[in-house]
Amino acid sequence: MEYKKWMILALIPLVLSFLVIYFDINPQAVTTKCSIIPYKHYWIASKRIVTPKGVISGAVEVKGGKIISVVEEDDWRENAGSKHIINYGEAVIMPGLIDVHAHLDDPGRAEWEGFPSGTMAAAAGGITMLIDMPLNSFPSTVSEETLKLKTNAAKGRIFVDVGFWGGLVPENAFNATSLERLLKAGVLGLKSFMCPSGINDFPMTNSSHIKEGLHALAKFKRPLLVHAEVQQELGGELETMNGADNARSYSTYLKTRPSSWEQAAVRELLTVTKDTRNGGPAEGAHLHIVHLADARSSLELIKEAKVSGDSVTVETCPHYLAFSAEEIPDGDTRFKCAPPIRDAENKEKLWKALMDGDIDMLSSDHSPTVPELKLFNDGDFLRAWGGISSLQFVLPVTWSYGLKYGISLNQLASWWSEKPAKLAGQDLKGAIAVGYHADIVVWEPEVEIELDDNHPIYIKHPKISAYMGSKLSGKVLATFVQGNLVFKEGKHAPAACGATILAT
Ligand SMILES: NC(=O)NC(NC(N)=O)C(=O)[O-]
Ligand SMILES: [Zn+2]
Ligand SMILES: [Zn+2]
Repeated sequence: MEYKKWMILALIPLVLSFLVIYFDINPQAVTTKCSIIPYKHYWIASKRIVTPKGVISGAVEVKGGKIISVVEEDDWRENAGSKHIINYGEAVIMPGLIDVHAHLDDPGRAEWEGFPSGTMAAAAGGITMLIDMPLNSFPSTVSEETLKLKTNAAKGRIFVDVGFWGGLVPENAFNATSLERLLKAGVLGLKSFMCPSGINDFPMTNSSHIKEGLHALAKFKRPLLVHAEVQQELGGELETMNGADNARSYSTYLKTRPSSWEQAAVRELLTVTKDTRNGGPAEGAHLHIVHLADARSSLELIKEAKVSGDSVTVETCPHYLAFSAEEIPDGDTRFKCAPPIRDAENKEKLWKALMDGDIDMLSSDHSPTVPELKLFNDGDFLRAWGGISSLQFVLPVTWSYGLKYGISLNQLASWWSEKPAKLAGQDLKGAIAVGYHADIVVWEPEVEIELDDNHPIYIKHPKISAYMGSKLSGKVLATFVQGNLVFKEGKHAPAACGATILAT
């Protein structure tokens, strides 16, 4: 007995020293649930690393969640001692995508998507940060209190970093104190609609509300995002619209939201964006037009405003670049969104504008719902919920449809990471560069994926996505968020350790 006691006592220092050595070598071991790999300090290597200076062959050194060096092949070989190295060979290492426009519908309508499934889909698609829209969740994010409900709902349930836009609505637009409280609480900017949003507690704004919003934002140097469609009288377009069958035809829906709606909205917006010019009364504020579909007059107006010095940017979405109105099958409401997908020639013009830099960036506008609200049985384009589900697929979609136009990896990184980071005020995100967050996607552009029932899909309702059934180029191998490997070949990290990103 006595002997056993001594044995145990003698073992204590041994066990202690083992623990010390273990945690010293591997200080992150206590939190490995956040990451599929247990290292805090490691290298990832490949022959194609997309940096702001071009694509290089070499390695990225990650420590404590940040990128601490980026080295080219020759220097790298000498450096590669006994460190933890993940060599991805020919696969592309690129900054993680930042989706500035996603509706995750949590809290309140989590049955439509929710933070866990939405951010798992994001991670699987190479998105390392997304910014959640203030509407479709309930209540809408229009005050300090409702933002708190969002951050609480996100806690411990997000696999990538998530920021929040606040809503600019008539109720808070003329209430400077309320807007300031919302901005001080950390929303990265505001969002408003110039037409009915389809959500009761998110009413539309007019240009006087928008002017007030811009003035409130100027002090904080944050942007206002606007859904730019203003309802116009429909004339001759609707003459053909009688008989129940017509609602199943996409062209009917297209006629109900012509490009003149976008044009009218942009024209009105540009009367207030003058204030954002250098020396103007809202200098510091910025206006961002979301999901532009009209590549004709609306785009021309935006280009003119930029030339005049207005602080304005514009995004479009993969569905406007992938699909055209002519090819949307009757009754297939998976394709319904607002503004609508326009004609094939317009799509060509959108690509040209993107390639020329007139469209600044891309976003998903992932706006899902429950399948019942897509009314698949009736196929009624006029009554079905409008919104495209795409969150997990935007990288391969952009790449696959862009190949024909000769897009480059650096352009992808600019449209999906660098420009979105700038819009959202994220100085440490959006590039593979020293000092930046280690937010990284590793993917194989040449590998085909087939979005069939065997493909692991994480959005809550895959069947409402217009991309299901398609074959795309580009397979995501791994996604790192602030140094944590959160997704690797069909598997997520055990714990959801994404950060809520609040403006300070
Ligand atoms: N309430 C919505 O989510 N609307 C969205 N709907 C679309 N795009 O069809 C949007 O962003 O406008
Ligand atoms: Zn919108
Ligand atoms: Zn949207």
